[in-house]
Amino acid sequence: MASETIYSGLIATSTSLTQINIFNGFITVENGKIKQIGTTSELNQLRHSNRLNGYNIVQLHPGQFLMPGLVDCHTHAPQFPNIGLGLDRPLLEWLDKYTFPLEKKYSDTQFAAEVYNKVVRRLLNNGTTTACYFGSLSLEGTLELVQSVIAHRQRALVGKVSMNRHNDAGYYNTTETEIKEVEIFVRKVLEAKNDLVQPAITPRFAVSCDEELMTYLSKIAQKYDCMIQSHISENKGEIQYVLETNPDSQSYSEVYDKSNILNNKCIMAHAVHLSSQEMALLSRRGVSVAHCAASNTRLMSGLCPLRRILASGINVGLGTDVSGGDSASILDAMRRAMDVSQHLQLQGQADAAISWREAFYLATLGGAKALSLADKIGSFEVGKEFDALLINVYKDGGPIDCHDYSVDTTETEVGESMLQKFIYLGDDRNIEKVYIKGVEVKHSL
Ligand SMILES: Nc1nc2[nH]cnc2c(=O)[nH]1
Ligand SMILES: [Zn+2]
Repeated sequence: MASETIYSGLIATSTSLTQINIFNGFITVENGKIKQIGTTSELNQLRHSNRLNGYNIVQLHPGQFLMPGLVDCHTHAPQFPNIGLGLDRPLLEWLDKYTFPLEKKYSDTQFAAEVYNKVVRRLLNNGTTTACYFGSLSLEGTLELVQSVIAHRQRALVGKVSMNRHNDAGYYNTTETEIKEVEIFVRKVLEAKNDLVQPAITPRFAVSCDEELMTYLSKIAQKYDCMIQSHISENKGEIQYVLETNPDSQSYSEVYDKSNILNNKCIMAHAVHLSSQEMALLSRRGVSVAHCAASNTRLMSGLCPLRRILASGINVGLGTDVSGGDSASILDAMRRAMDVSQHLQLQGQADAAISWREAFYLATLGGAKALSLADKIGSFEVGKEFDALLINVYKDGGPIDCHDYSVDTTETEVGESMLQKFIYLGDDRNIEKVYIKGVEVKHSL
């Protein structure tokens, strides 16, 4: 493949929560980075002046378009063998009964490698160019996840899960072991010197981690300038437990704040039951939220007030949260987010519903911002890295039929209709090619 490639055809990219730029034009990619973006007439001028010699040209057909890669801000790689199973209990029982026993298996590195290879390929197949992964408690097992991500050239944040509080499965470490292993993990990931992969500090949640451990972890995050990922206010039973075990704190958020983990490189999953004061605190600290609608529904955790979170100024991305969530696809996460928000509006919360435009933003640029990666990915802008999907809306054998009927008149309307159809109806069959930093990475499963 030539190092410089021109993609020409219909292009869709978010510019803000409510604005999408859809146009016929071109993107030039050199060494994985976007060098130039222009209109079709600008491309024709370049053609006529012979300035495209030596370029590899990818010409999209009618029915195809290019969009930024999808960002999964929260998923649990070791839980994939349980996807679609065991969704009959609330969070804390679900963790003890189904999740911890499975996650314990990942000290077996061969088992870990086999599962993780399938997980990474499944995500790439679904167009997830960037994933923020929880691994397991096992250092060696989670390093296998890093290896899989590197082997398949996915962009990722990976965290070795930290837990030091007792549970029935015996799935936790001492504080000392935990601090030692997290630092080894961070160093090993950084030593791999892979520019797509970074370590994330991962206190599981305040039910599994005490203040002392989380304070140490916040120092490691600061020392290596790492993202921190955790869970907050997902389920009412969880919140009650956290407040009982931390009687000096007035709220769940305050427990984390006392451990110094709330900052602008922190992403919290769920945030279903935050008070307005807690939202204001997270917003002040620059904390982002991974909205995991599928899992919030399946584990009966609650209806997350996404509009209120956005209105409080918090960056939001989407998470599949497998296996609390029952789908590995961010397309599914977009629909689930729209559904829950519409249900809240049906219940009387004015303006709660998010639009398909907003869902598209949350799945791309919003996710990139939430993971502190918006300088590199999330939208098509000169200087950003080319993480992209080539979508074929009316793919033969796919889920979307092409009808000889349309009310669209302008190019933009035609493009918006194609994007809407993909968002509401599309699946992995429509995702013909997946590029990460300019390299094609989708291969048949
Ligand atoms: N959904 C979900 N919530 C959690 N809270 C702490 N751990 C987990 C987990 O694995 N999944
Ligand atoms: Zn989770």
